[in-house]
Amino acid sequence: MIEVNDLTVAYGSVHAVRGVSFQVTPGEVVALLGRNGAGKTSTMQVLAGHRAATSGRVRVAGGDPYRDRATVRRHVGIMLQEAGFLGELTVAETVQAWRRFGRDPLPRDEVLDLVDLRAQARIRVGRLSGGQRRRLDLALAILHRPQVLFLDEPTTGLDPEARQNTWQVIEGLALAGTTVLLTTHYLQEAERLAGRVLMMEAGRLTVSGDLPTVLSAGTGTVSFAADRLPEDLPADWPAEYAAGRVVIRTRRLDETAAEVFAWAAARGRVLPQVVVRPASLEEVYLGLSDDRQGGPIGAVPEKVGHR
Ligand SMILES: Nc1ncnc2c1ncn2[C@@H]1O[C@H](COP(=O)(O)OP(=O)(O)OP(=O)(O)O)[C@@H](O)[C@H]1O
Repeated sequence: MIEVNDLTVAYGSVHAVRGVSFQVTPGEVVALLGRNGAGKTSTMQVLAGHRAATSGRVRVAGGDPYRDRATVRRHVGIMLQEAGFLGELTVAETVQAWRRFGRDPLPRDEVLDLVDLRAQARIRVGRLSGGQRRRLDLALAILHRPQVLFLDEPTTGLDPEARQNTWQVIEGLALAGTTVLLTTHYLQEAERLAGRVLMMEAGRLTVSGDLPTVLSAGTGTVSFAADRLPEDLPADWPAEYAAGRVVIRTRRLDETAAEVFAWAAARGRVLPQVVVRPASLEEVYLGLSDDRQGGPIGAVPEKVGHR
C-alpha cells in the first residue's frame, strides 16, 4: 500500500513536486506519467526512502519510508534510474551478495531465469549491455519478494523481447498481490500494465483515473469498410473517408457506435469490417500536452485514490 498526501519536494528554489496526493492499493499497478522534469523521479525517490519529503505525508507498507527506512525496506523493491553495481562482480555474485541483505530471498537461479540473465550469470557486471544491467536491476528489486515495487523507467534500453519479458514479470508479481508504481515514457507500456494512470505536469498531478476512464476521455473512432462516403450519413456526423474506410471520430465512443449500428440497421445494412477503437493512451497523453486548456483529458475529473 502506498499513500501520498500533499507531497512537496524542493531542491533549493526548484519546486519539483508541488502538493501531490494519491494512493496505490495492494495488487494495483499504477503508472506515473509526464514529460521530462515533471517530478516523477523526485516522487519515486521520496517513496523509496532515498530522499526526505520537503513537506507532506508519505506511507509505504505501513511506515514512513525515510524515517522508518529499515522496516519499510524489508517490504519494498526498488529499481531507480541509476543503479550502483560493482563492475568486477559477476551477475551471479551480485545476486548472491544481495540475497544476504534480506529475509527469504528467491533462489539465485530462479531470479536469473525470471529476468532471462541465466546465460550471463558468469559475466562481470561491468561488461553487461545497458539492457542487461536494467534486467539485473529488476532481479535485485524483486529478489526479496517485495509487497511494494517502485520501478523508474524499468524497460528503458530493453530490446522488444526483453521488454515483453519484463512486462510478464511485472504482471505476474501484480497478480500475486504486489503493489507496483512505475514511471515510463512508453505509453504502450503503461497501457499494457497499469490499471490506473497518474499524469504529472510541472510538479502537480493533473490526471488520476483508471485506464478506461482516461482513454474514454480521448477521441476514439468508429470505422467500417466502404467504397465511398455514403450519401445518407447524418450530416452532423464528422465522417471522413480514407483508405477504403468511413471513419467517424468521437469522444462519445459508446453512444456513437450505437448510433452507427442503429443507422445501418434502419437501412437493412450490415457494416463490413466495423472497428470501434478507443483512443490510445499515447493519443490521450499527446492531446493533453497539445491542449492543456480543455483538451480531451481536461474532461477527466481527478480521482485521487480511486481505482
Ligand atoms: N538533485 C537535484 N537538484 C536540483 N534540481 C533537481 C534535482 N533533481 C531533480 N531536479 C529538478 O527537479 C525537477 C523534476 O525532476 P525529476 O527528475 O523529478 O523529473 P522526472 O519527471 O523524473 O523527469 P524524467 O522523465 O526526465 O526522468 C526538474 O526541474 C529537475 O531539474
